[in-house]
Amino acid sequence: MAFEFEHLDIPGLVIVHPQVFGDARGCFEETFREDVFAQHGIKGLCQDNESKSTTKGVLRGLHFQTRHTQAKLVRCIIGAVYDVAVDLRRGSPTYGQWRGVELTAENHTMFYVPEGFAHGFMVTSDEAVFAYKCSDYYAPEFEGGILWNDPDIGVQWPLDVAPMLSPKDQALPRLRQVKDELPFVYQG
Ligand SMILES: Cc1cn([C@H]2C[C@H](O)[C@@H](COP(=O)(O)OP(=O)(O)O[C@H]3O[C@@H](C)C(=O)[C@@H](O)[C@H]3O)O2)c(=O)[nH]c1=O
Repeated sequence: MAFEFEHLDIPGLVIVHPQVFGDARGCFEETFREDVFAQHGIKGLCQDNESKSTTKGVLRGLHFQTRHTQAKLVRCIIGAVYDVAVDLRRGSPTYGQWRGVELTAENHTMFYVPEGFAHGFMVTSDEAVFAYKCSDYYAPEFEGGILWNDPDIGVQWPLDVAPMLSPKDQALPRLRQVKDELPFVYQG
């Protein structure tokens, strides 16, 4: 099997380890197969994104869309990031909890974050290129987010430095300010 799927204790979160074939030239891996991923509930991915961060400590997040909600299959193809998902699904046994995973070009690890989560990452290398697939299209009018260091969530970010955030991300609200407006519901 070309992929190993590791289902986390927060229902819906999956770490994916692709099989990497090394040889004298370098390496090869399959990064996505509709047939295999669908067997693990990962389907309908329709948009590919890529971002480059040029400073250690860049922090993007914590993001979601309130309509055209997006599941994301994410990975880091150059450098290293610490990737975080926060469960925002009303009625979820793990509502408000977060999980983090190190994604690096070296470990080839991917992380699947379903709909109903806020998602973000912090760059832990001097630069990082981050690539991901989404299950719905970008809809800027429905962009939402939660402040990266909301104490009610308490994400343990890895770097002990002031992160570099966009002005938009610096101004995000805390979960307690928006929780009643969020549309996400745990499906069981
Ligand atoms: C996300 C996105 C942005 N853009 C544009 C809008 C803006 O001018 C520029 C940069 O957008 P942002 O500042 O929102 O980029 P960024 O902060 O990297 O946003 C991303 O963060 C990570 C954590 C996610 O989970 C993604 O879903 C996405 O929200 O790119 C698109 O055209 N399409 C897209 O899908």
